[in-house]
Amino acid sequence: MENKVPIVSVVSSFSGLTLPVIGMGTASYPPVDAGTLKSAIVEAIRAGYRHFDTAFIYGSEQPLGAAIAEALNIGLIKSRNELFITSKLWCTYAEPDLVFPAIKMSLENLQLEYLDLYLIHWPLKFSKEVSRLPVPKEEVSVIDIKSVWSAMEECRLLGLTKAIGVSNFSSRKLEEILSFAKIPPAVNQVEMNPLWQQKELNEYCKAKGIHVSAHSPLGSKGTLWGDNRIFDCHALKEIAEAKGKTIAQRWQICLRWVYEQGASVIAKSFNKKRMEENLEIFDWSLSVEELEKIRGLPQCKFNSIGTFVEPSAELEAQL
Ligand SMILES: NC(=O)C1=CN([C@@H]2O[C@H](COP(=O)(O)OP(=O)(O)OC[C@H]3O[C@@H](n4cnc5c(N)ncnc54)[C@H](OP(=O)(O)O)[C@@H]3O)[C@@H](O)[C@H]2O)C=CC1
Ligand SMILES: O=C[C@H](O)[C@@H](O)[C@@H](O)[C@H](O)C(=O)O
Repeated sequence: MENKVPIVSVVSSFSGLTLPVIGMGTASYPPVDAGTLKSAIVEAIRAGYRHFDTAFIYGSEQPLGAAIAEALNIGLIKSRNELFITSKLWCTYAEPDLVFPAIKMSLENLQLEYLDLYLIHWPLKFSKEVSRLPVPKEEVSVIDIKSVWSAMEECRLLGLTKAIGVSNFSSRKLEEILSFAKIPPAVNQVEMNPLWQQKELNEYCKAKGIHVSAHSPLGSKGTLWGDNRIFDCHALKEIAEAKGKTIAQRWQICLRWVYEQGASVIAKSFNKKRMEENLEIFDWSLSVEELEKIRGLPQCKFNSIGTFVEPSAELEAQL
């Protein structure tokens, strides 16, 4: 099966990491059942996706593992090595002693020997299992990044993952890691799209050789943490129309824009037609004028921690 998605090298990773620039997200809202999720992933592999993004908290590790097993069984792929699998350490396990059991649990869910990338999901620690959402602020603190990062490094050295990184980290938090890391983070997965461009964070990461991976590139339409702002954005509609794309295909403008910034993209669609459409971004480009127009769009963050953690100015100030 032909791989339609170009591969990028992550510049300064110790491991010489390479990854397919488009990954399929597996977090869905409202959540879908395991059978639907598994079928959507098999369909995505058939369509040419080779990079899958999961996390312990999504509950999608098991269906992803089952889909990989099926793809091998029916010959869509010959070996697990053809895939790039990312998972994430959830905030309840953000303690040095819990990192090893957490990655082992993820590997068991996925029925895999190793991950390609293991990320710290948020720079947060929850003191217990989440009893309700938003998580009460007394149960949330800032992660002790030095000890947790060292446990992440250990996972990498043990071969449980080929690379380690973070998600939703600010440049301030990255700076902290870089001050003591023996293995620097290969990737920072953050929210990024034309309406939340993350210009400064991208510049910082580029300078430090940390690859940026964009989650919610389509503004997470229809989810608890997203909204319709991308869908309703007039400028994106105009650019899509001028390029002869249907209004519905304006999503491709977002994906292409992220790709042209040098980041990789984690987009989610469990719909066959849309998952195929989302791969059709490599035989055209945005013009200088279109890039300029996008650069000028008003900025607005969508997926702030406020969607699942009680507001706390004290906490936010430390992130
Ligand atoms: N690290 C982190 O903290 C986070 C990571 N993520 C990861 O990133 C992934 C993607 O982000 P997510 O927030 O899901 O949002 P996206 O921005 O990828 O948007 C997903 C939504 O857009 C719809 N959609 C996808 N393609 C199209 C299209 N071509 N036309 C119209 N609608 C479309 C999907 O519906 P449909 O399926 O019906 O097509 C879905 O409702 C997640 O699944 C997860 O893996 C997400 C949030 C936070
Ligand atoms: O319960 C918390 C939420 O799922 C929160 O974790 C998500 O917004 C997440 O960051 C994601 O990766 O999708």
